[in-house]
Amino acid sequence: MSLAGKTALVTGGARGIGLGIAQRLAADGAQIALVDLNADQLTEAASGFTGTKVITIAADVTDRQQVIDAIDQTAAQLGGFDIMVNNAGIAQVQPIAQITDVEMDRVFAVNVKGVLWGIQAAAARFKKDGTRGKIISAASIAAHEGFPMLGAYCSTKFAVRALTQVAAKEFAGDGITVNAYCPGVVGTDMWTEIDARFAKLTGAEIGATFDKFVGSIALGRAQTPQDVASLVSYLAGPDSDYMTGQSILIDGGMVYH
Ligand SMILES: NC(=O)C1=CN([C@@H]2O[C@H](COP(=O)(O)OP(=O)(O)OC[C@H]3O[C@@H](n4cnc5c(N)ncnc54)[C@H](O)[C@@H]3O)[C@@H](O)[C@H]2O)C=CC1
Ligand SMILES: CC(=O)C(C)=O
Repeated sequence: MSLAGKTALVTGGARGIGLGIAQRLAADGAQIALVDLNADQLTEAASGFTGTKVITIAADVTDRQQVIDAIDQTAAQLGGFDIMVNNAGIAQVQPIAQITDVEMDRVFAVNVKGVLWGIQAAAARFKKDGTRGKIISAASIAAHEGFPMLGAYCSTKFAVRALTQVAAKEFAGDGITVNAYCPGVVGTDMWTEIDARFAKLTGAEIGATFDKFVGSIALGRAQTPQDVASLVSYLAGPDSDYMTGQSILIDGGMVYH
């Protein structure tokens, strides 16, 4: 997929799935803005790119103004803005009975409000510039099915599906498409954290929860950021121009809808 002449902003781009997506879009020819909370990891991530222009922006997606500023900075420094990837997200592991007010607010602030601010700010900028832009957000298998101990997290990802459908309908007239990707079990730092939380809460061995989830994948292996990035590459390019409002499962065969 050629994305030559396009500029993509990827939140949570300093590591994991976000970095994998940024590397793939760069290989497709796009200029990249990596946005993340973690400034040190951003610098390290950016040093791995060659052959395309990459900028880094330290920002917190829970802060609406910081998201708007990150898009403005991207357009100013890279000379355009065409693709918004709302990838930043955090995990939360707790049985329903023990989810606290503070934890629910924390996970909604990043996974839902962070995506909403990204959709809002990107659509506003695309409309201002007359760009037929692409907005692509991170959902999950947890946006299609509830998993025990992941109640707060699953509810955020169901919310991303809802925002994706509504935004797709509201911005279709402006030529803007809005879609989401739904990975399964990707071996990133997030899953190390989820596995450790399950171990603490249930007494499972470290690694056992990850292995159990991977054991339910029809294709027989954990997912890589590159597996996810190939779908995002499609959603970012012209081949997906007739697709909008979709939250697409790419999980090696775990959840079937
Ligand atoms: N790892 C997995 O198996 C799956 C992950 N996902 C989703 O994919 C996305 C990426 O996940 P991973 O790469 O695994 O996570 P990760 O934890 O490895 O990386 C997330 C990145 O987001 C950044 N981030 C967190 N909060 C932020 C904030 N408020 N503002 C800016 N940046 C922030 C972190 O600093 C980190 O660099 C998340 O939305 C996650 O929910 C979906 C399905 C499966
Ligand atoms: C991390 C994630 O999205 C899961 C467990 O579905």
